[in-house]
Amino acid sequence: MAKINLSGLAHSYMPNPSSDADWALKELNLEWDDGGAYALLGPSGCGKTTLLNIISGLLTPSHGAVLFDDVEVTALPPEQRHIAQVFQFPVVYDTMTVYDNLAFPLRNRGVAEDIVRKRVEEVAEMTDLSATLSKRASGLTADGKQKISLGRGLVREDVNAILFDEPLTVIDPHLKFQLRSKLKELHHRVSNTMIYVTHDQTEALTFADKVVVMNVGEVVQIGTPEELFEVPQHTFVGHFIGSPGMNVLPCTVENGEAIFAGRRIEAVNAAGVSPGQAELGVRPEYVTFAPDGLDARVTRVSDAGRFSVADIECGASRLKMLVREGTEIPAENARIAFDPSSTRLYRDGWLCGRNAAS
Ligand SMILES: Nc1ncnc2c1ncn2[C@@H]1O[C@H](COP(=O)(O)OP(=O)(O)OP(=O)(O)O)[C@@H](O)[C@H]1O
Repeated sequence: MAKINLSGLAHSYMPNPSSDADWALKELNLEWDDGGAYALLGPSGCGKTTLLNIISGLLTPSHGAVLFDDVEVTALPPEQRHIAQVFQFPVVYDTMTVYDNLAFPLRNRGVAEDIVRKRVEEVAEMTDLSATLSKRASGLTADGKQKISLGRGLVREDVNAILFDEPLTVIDPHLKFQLRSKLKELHHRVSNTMIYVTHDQTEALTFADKVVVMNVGEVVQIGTPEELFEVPQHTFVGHFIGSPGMNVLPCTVENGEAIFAGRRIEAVNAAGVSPGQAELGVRPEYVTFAPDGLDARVTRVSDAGRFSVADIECGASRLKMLVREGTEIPAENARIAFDPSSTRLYRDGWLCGRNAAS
């Protein structure tokens, strides 16, 4: 297990990068604690795999350094980094038994058979594979095979970190929940440093203590699931996390106050923001019907279980609000308000006066 530092890291696949767009990974500095559970979350092409490959040693970064427990490993090949990896598609030897598959990473390093047996049995118990140890791997279902991959990732006790690259992609939706919970439980039991790459917010938010949100080669926020939800540092995070995502409404700022749909709107971080165009960010959860609120019109209501999602027109903007079961939805002359402690100003995508907590 190790603390991982990424220092001034940047990567371009081009020999002579010139513009911002030429960088698959823009400069980043990160410190990951020993034993932490982290997720790299972002849409396709944002640079997650590039970053993972730099950590595992499959790729040498154009700039910067990778350190494990303060020792630089940037130039070391993967086999000298002591990293376990679990990929999208299970990597198992079909003709071997489940036992031999789990034992493989240990035997490969010349570990004595009595220790191999002890570790394989422990890991099989953790991954619910004990009953299948003597079976051939070829007879297992996709999720069974992915459990073998997980087990092989966990079986070595000398790894610096375990990297998961979209490990639930091939798993049936109804089994995903089980495996997700299993991974979280395993992290509590083995307390390895784990880094989990995904584009699925549910997977990231369930697994990780801290989530690194990436967009077009840039880390836009690192935070706990709650921080990402409550105080998005960028409108991208507000929109990407949550369902539906945060409303982003064009407004103007005058005298340190936000003006939207002709009215002054209270926002946590409005004081000190210079005059001009900006955006108000407010989650659908924090929009309510209020008698003295802004004039609005409900254009559509869709049922989302315990809540409904209402589409609203307000001034020249459209937004969404979550409506609790049993709340009366006005057919006309609706009025809405935003919770002032959860309404924030953004400019050029970034939160004004960054780190403005509520
Ligand atoms: N071998 C390569 N050569 C050139 N460009 C590459 C290479 N691999 C990735 N890229 C580019 O680098 C950027 C980041 O890609 P990367 O695969 O790291 O993103 P990702 O977030 O992992 O995406 P996905 O979720 O689709 O795997 C993309 O623009 C991609 O096209």
